[in-house]
Amino acid sequence: MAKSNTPYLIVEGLAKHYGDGEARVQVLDGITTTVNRGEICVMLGPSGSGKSTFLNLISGLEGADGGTISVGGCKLTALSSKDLGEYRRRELGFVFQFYNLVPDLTIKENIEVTAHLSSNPLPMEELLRSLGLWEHRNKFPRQVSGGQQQRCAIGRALVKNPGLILCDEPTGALDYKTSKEVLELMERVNREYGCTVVIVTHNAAIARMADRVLRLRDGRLAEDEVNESPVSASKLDW
Ligand SMILES: Nc1ncnc2c1ncn2[C@@H]1O[C@H](COP(=O)(O)OP(=O)(O)OP(=O)(O)O)[C@@H](O)[C@H]1O
Repeated sequence: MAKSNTPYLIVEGLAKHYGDGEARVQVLDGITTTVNRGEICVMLGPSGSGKSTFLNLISGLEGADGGTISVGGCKLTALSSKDLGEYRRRELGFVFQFYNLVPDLTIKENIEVTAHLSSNPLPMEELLRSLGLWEHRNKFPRQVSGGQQQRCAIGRALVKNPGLILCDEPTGALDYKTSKEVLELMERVNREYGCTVVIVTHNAAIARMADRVLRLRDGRLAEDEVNESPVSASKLDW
C-alpha cells in the first residue's frame, strides 16, 4: 500500500454554516481529523450531512467560518485567492459523480486539458493504457460507457500527478459491476501513484476498502477510525 504515517491533510476545528436567522444551517461544527499521505480515506454521511461542503473547503473553493486546513504542509487559510488557484492546479484532482467531461473533446483530449496545467504530467500513453482507455482514446464521451467516462474523469484528475484526489460520489451514477471496476481503479491509482484519496459517499460498503473512515453526523465526526485491514475493492459487496 502507498500509505504512510506522515500527516498530509490536517483539519482542525473546521466550521461552516449557510444562511442566516431561521434559514441558518450549521453544516460543519468543529471537524478535526488527520489523513496520512497515501491513505484512502472514505467519508460517510447521509444526504445533506455536509460531505460535499467538506470537499469544497479542502479544495479552497469555499471559505470556512473557522478552523484550519493544511494540505501537504500548505495552510489554506493563509493563502491568497491567486495562491489557492495555484494550490488547486498543483495539488488537487477532482472526480465527480457525473464525470463533467467536455462533450466536444475526445477521451484523450479531455485528459490533455488538465495535463497542460501541470509542470510534471504523467506520460499520456502509459496513463491511457493503465486506465483501459487506449483503444477508446479518439472517441467522444457520448461514444463510450458510463464506466469508461468515469475512468476518463479519473485520468483527468490523475494526469497532473496531484498529491490529493477528491472524489464526490464517484460511483453514484454507475451500476454495481462498473462501480467495483472504478473502485478497483482508484485503489490501483492510489497504490501506483501514491496519491492520497478522499472519497465521500452514501455507500457504507465502500468504507471497507479505506485506510481511514470518517462518518459525519449533525456537523460533527461521529466516527474517525483507522481500518487496520482494508478489504480489496474487488471483494466489496453491497
Ligand atoms: N451554497 C449553499 N447555500 C446554502 N445551503 C447550502 C449550500 N451548499 C450546501 N448547502 C446546504 O448544506 C447542507 C450540506 O450540503 P452538502 O451538499 O455538503 O451535503 P452532502 O452530504 O454532500 O449531501 P449529498 O450526499 O446529498 O450530496 C445541506 O443542508 C445543503 O442544503
